[in-house]
Amino acid sequence: MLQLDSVTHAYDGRTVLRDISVDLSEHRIGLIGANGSGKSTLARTLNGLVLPDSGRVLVDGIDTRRAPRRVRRTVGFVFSDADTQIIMPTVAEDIALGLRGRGVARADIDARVAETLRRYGLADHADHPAHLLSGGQKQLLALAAVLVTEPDILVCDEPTTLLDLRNTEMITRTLRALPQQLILLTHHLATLADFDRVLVIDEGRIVFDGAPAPAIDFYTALMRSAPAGEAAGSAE
Ligand SMILES: Nc1ncnc2c1ncn2[C@@H]1O[C@H](COP(=O)(O)OP(=O)(O)OP(=O)(O)O)[C@@H](O)[C@H]1O
Repeated sequence: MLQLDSVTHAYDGRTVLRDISVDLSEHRIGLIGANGSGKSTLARTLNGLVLPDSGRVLVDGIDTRRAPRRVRRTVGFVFSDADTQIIMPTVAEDIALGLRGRGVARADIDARVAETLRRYGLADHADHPAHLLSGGQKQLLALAAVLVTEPDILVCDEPTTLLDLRNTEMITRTLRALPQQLILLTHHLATLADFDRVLVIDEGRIVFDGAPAPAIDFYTALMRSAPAGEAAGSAE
């Protein structure tokens, strides 16, 4: 269970989250909104990557400020740019990394890595240099490296950005099959069709909170009513 209580956050004096209070308990929750609306910042508060300037975020009742390590073990975070998340030279080593320092026995690490490689279709690439994987395989690796640690909650920040349709569908299928709670930030609105709840973020506030279809309608209307950008204006 994730709870935001009057969360406000600013970067360099510019407020990007404005007094957000919301409880997130549904299995699959989507976060949508314009570029720069504050989605990533909100997502990052959920596992303590961003600590709010005021207000608090509770993960299973624990304030992200008070127990950052515990919070990070509970809430796994997958970044949109897999390259920033892939650290180790080989695929298997990268997946093993998350299990080290957690008191998992060496033999158990090997078994869990092997099972994870198999489950995410990466078994043939175990000893492959991670940086040579395709974009889609890198996204899968980034996801697998988080899932191997068995977080109770998974936050994915645009995990299909830059992927082709086939890889987008592969990642989407994988996410859909997960038993744990999923908070997904995406610009692929169709992915959210069967989600339990979708929040629309605009200028640091939740401006719609409900079922996917009305949320997507709201967001679409909001985007179309927004003032035209410079490029659109000059084309008139
Ligand atoms: N670390 C940072 N330092 C300064 N400003 C930041 C930082 N991270 C984000 N911002 C700014 O905060 C605002 C909200 O950014 P955020 O990444 O949360 O938006 P977003 O809704 O996820 O956008 P997008 O859809 O483009 O990923 C943006 O104006 C961004 O430039």
